[in-house]
Amino acid sequence: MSPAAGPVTVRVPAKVNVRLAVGAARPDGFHDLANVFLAVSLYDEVTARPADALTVTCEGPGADQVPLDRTNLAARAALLLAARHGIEPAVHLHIAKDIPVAGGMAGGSADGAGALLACDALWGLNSSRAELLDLCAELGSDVPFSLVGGAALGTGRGEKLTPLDIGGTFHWVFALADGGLSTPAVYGEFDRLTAGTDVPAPEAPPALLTALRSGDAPALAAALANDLQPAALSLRPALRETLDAGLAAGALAGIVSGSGPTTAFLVKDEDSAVSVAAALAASGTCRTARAASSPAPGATVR
Ligand SMILES: C[C@](O)(CO)[C@H](O)COP(=O)(O)OP(=O)(O)OC[C@H]1O[C@@H](n2ccc(N)nc2=O)[C@H](O)[C@@H]1O
Ligand SMILES: Nc1ncnc2c1ncn2[C@@H]1O[C@H](COP(=O)(O)OP(=O)(O)OP(=O)(O)O)[C@@H](O)[C@H]1O
Repeated sequence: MSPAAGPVTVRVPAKVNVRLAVGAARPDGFHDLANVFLAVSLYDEVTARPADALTVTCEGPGADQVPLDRTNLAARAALLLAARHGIEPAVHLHIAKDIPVAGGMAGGSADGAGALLACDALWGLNSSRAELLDLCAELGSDVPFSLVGGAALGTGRGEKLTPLDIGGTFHWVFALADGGLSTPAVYGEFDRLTAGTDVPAPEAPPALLTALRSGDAPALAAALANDLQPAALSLRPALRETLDAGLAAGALAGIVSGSGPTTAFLVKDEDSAVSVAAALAASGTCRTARAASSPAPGATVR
């Protein structure tokens, strides 16, 4: 593949964890997971265009909380790819943000995967899927899933993916909170809360995988679980009120999304998503609410 002539834009989905089973802390500080990811229809877009040097800009909700230096995951992706190929990271990256920042929906990871794919096309590198997945795993545990999308089981620290069959569309409402929660702080709180207990090996329950395969929303609702939820609630007790408000509004089930503080509500159909989102937005227990569906495709050049 030759280098792209003009800018390259890649669209990347957010994720929700329908089962996040967390094992004991490993010697490297990470936790082994059984992490069932679903990609949802909230998207960031990353545009890569030729420039004299690496620069990053960002627009959209929460853009003021996104670093524009080399700590930005999109910038780190461009640097990693350029270093791997011995070329200059001469690129301008623009992020159009719609995924909540520090919301437990893998927004930064989405931008990392998006920048990797966009730079690969801009620079005509033609990396294989396996090469891109390896680079994604170096960038962060959630980044490989942002590349592949759909539904997948993540093992190891979440980066080793097995695609999962999904038999229908699931409808969600996400209640967005003010401020973020730090992922390491939430895992640290998990360690504090489980200290002295026997943390079981993480597993994805067969009932959950069957519910996904058959597109059965009530069965999926019964199987939703997040081992980080007690830790997120301990750091942000007010999320309990948001969870209660979503259930009172008619959601099938509610859960903290990943490391939070976004809460995710599974609803029975699109109409229910509209009414639950309106009720949550009016409840005073969250900043705003967004309806979305899953599965969504992974990172895609537009
Ligand atoms: C909570 C989740 O979003 C669920 O999908 C992920 O597990 C977090 O993935 P991520 O944000 O890509 O995390 P990374 O950037 O890889 O790691 C950030 C920090 O989170 C903690 N971390 C992350 C993943 C994991 N399996 N165990 C951990 O303990 C570690 O403290 C690590 O230093
Ligand atoms: N491109 C990016 N977009 C958002 N945040 C970024 C980005 N690059 C680096 N960050 C930093 O990462 C932190 C976490 O942001 P992010 O939106 O990825 O959180 P998250 O969705 O909770 O992550 P995850 O669900 O993967 O744990 C932010 O507070 C910010 O400082």
